[in-house]
Amino acid sequence: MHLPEALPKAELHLHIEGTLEPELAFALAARNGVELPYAGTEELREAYLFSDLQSFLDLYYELMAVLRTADDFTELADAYLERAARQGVRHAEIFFDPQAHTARGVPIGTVVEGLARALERAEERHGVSTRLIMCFLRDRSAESAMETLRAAEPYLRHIAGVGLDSAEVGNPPSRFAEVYEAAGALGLRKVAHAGEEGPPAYIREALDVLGVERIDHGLRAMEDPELVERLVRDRVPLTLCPLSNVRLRAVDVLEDHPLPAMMAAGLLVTVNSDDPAYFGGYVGDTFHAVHEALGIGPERLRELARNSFLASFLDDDEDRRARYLAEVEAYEFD
Ligand SMILES: Nc1ncnc2[nH]cnc12
Ligand SMILES: [Zn+2]
Repeated sequence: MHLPEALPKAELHLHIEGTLEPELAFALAARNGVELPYAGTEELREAYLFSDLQSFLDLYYELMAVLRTADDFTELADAYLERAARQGVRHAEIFFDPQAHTARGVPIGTVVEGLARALERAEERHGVSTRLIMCFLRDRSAESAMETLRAAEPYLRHIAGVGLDSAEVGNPPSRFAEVYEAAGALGLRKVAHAGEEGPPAYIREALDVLGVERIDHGLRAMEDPELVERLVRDRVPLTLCPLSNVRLRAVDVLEDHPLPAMMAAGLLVTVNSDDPAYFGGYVGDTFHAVHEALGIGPERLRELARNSFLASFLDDDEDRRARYLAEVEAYEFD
């Protein structure tokens, strides 16, 4: 297969809970005796009409009720990694939301150990290298984020970095300065969602106050030319999620997405799937969609794939990164 979707790539913006397909949600609900307020998978899918980020988050958190045991988390991650591998993913840096589980009485160790089991065998089973990134929910308190970091300390061998997600507007990065400083002191890498719905000032704060090395989304950077200049100069990666932006109404239609303008401006952008079970496609599908809707041709698709490895945490494994980059260069499109 030599289609754009099979191009070797890294996925850097993927919430593992956002890979929960309706079929698996119902299977886990039955296994765990959890009642879902939907008659079946079709009725659930019909609820996937979102008006903004919050309307999606309400459903995303509701469905997580089916995830209870370590095996549930392993099964979820295995299913994602298998699909990702089929779409050309060689390396995945995967977010999870511990507070969404601990708040329901699921211990953080159950979550991390369940996910880690799938990630540790992903290379052998699916040919995919992985990292795990623990996100703090920005619509909860800074104290809750700090408690989460402390609770995660016994499991840090499985965790490469921290992120910041959930409802953005009104929850600026600066609220989390202390927990990011503590995470840095523990040797964790730092990223944060910023500029998805929130203003360019949140992107600046994530860089200046939290010290992040990568911005998740960063879509609204384009409203601030000085910020764009800085992001280009400092080679700050932006992990874009075009299908998510359409489904959550940040852009009207994919044809209007600023991805081509962002590439033309010299930004180090990558293309990712965010919550693929909810937004209509995994990362290979997303490459295909930007090719079709935005006319991103083979050389710019290759640039996006190259960027994904350059923006990854693979600077701790340069031999592997060089192998992946060589695969990108050798890839032949039809
Ligand atoms: N797109 C997104 N933005 C913020 N938080 C999220 N959690 C899961 N998906 C998210
Ligand atoms: Zn996200």
